[in-house]
Amino acid sequence: MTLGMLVDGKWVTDWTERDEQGKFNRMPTHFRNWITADGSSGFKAEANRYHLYVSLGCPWAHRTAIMWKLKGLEDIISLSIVDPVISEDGWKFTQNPGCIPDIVNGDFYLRDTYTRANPNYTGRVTVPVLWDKQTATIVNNESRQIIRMFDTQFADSNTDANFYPTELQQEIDKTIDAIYQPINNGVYRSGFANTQAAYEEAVTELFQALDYWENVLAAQRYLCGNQITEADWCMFTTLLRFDLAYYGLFKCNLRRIVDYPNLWNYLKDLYQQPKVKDVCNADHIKKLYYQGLPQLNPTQIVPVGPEIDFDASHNRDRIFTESKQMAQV
Ligand SMILES: N[C@@H](CCC(=O)N[C@@H](CS)C(=O)NCC(=O)O)C(=O)O
Repeated sequence: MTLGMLVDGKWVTDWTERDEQGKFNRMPTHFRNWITADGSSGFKAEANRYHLYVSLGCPWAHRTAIMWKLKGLEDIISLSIVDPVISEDGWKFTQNPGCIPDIVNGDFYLRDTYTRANPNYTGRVTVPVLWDKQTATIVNNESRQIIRMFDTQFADSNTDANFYPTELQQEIDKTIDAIYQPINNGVYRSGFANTQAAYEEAVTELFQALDYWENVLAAQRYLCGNQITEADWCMFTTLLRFDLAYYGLFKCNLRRIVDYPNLWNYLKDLYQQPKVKDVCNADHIKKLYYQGLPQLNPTQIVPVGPEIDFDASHNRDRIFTESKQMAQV
């Protein structure tokens, strides 16, 4: 099976994102409208207007589901969760455990949502998708922008959590940029490489970057200092999948996350933040990768392991609370 895409509104399967050297080049997403608090963009941040489509297996969509939870948007923005296994016809809606059908448009395939927004749409049919019920169109389908909108534009949500504080904004943007190519996309560049050289290049960059952040996390609790920011949620969804899927299926196997003391404790620290595990689903993650990519796993058998206890205690609060107290003495 090959993944499909829409070309001029028609579904095709004979396409590739590999270049002539066998490197994976991710296609850019297309919908880039912005929701704003004052409505000046034409998309005002208001209750019951927007709908979020996610896969809980997908690291990009997972970021948006986490931000939706953490910003208290459950009663403001409605949600659909696609079937974890992508089909010949792309993402579909089912009643399987942990899934929520398309309660807005009643579609069976996510590609229908894209052609509702643009009947001549050309591009991949990806999650996440942020849908506007009022104008019946896709607002945005780029995870990094969706989390920013959720974080900064929905001021009347019932939480004062802020993951993009003014004094750290430059640092946060720089960090999200820095981890994207070697880590977030790096696991895909390793797993989807078509040549030995392309794979080795990606995997080397990936582990150099993980080693780098392992050192950073020895001196501070989170990527941009001692408070959780958007950059941490961008890192989190890749780390959560690492030992479950990327280590085996994508051959990212120089080290596991559990072998890195700081990254492993950092991962548990984020996982154990209130409400986060409500939208973490290891079953959807494993099914997405092991059943949805038969070119990498022809039998589609989902491994039973590894056994990982994301709820095990971590040392991050102790280390960094103690060091803060020492600094104050
Ligand atoms: N740049 C996008 C990437 C989204 C993306 O690639 N999602 C994958 C799932 S992990 C997808 O929907 N793939 C389906 C396909 O390519 O057909 C973002 O960050 O939102």
